[in-house]
Amino acid sequence: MSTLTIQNVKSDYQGQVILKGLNLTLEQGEIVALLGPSGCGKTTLLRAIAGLQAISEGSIAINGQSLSADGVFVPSENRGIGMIFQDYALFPHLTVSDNILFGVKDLTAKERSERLEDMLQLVKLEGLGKRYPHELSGGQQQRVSIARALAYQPELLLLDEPFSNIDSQVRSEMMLEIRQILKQRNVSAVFVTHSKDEAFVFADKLALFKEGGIVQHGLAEELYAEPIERYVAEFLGEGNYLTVTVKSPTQVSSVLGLIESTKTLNLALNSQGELLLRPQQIDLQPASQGHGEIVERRFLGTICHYWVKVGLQTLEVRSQLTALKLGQKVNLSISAHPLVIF
Ligand SMILES: Nc1ncnc2c1ncn2[C@@H]1O[C@H](COP(=O)(O)OP(=O)(O)OP(=O)(O)O)[C@@H](O)[C@H]1O
Repeated sequence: MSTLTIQNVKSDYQGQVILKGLNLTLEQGEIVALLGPSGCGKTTLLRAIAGLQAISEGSIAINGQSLSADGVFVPSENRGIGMIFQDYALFPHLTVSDNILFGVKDLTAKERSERLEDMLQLVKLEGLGKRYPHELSGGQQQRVSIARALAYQPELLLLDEPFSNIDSQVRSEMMLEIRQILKQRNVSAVFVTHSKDEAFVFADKLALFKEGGIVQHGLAEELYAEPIERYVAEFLGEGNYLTVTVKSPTQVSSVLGLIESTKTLNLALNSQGELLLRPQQIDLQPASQGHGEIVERRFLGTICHYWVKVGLQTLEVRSQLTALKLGQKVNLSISAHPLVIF
């Protein structure tokens, strides 16, 4: 059964439509990233799931139980949802232990103490229960907020930009650590971020937002390799757009010659389009009579970025050949793959 089902959710602030009819399903134990630029409605959806923001249409349900729908509104505290914020929102006057147990009700003293030990162990803060938040590092404070959210065993965890205050050097380690904790407990989570790199590391699936709607939802690999529109392609990474003409259902012509598609193209013969080529999908070989010329380069250690002029276009290429110089003539080739043409 799906943990979270969002159907046709609309929401507005003072007459301004913010969410324009969103659909999203989250399976038990799955982590989904709501990804998109600032102001596109990610936090508004998170708040609507939490019951902190009204919806004007549609429905939100957890395990089949309706939380927000026509005539239904379950208050935030009864939704079985844990939340983790950017600023951790710990109570400064409470110890780590009291922070963690804050939302835990209806347990005996023995059960409370077991729950606390379990949580401290889970987030690797054993022995620090008596400290106050200001006596902890940022990463430790974030782990307390995770323990607090998980201590009352929520059905669903919501995380709003939880890593943006963490030092970039420890951020990805921390993300992997928290991801592991959620996976260990099979907790479903919705994670808001504007960073594709964070989404790639932390989430199982991505839901890419654009102006109050979800443009594409799926595995990161699917969105990266088979974006349904240019906005998705560009949000997820660098790309070149090569003008091509469709020559057959599996072949296009271009300034680089014929390029084969391993997937049938649903485009009219002789129609033109822009072929998406990620920099690593272009193979580069030095050739004295080559059709391209290196006009810019950036050495990055194990690889080099080259900008290669071919005809009227300049393409960005990533190569393990790191010693090629400006002005070098090269040949570019593309191996057969499922072509994405806009
Ligand atoms: N309390 C509010 N009153 C009026 N408008 C609001 C309010 N909160 C958000 N908005 C508007 O709703 C839109 C979506 O905001 P939201 O915070 O959901 O975006 P976001 O994608 O989470 O952005 P960010 O990444 O910057 O947090 C924005 O245009 C914002 O100005």
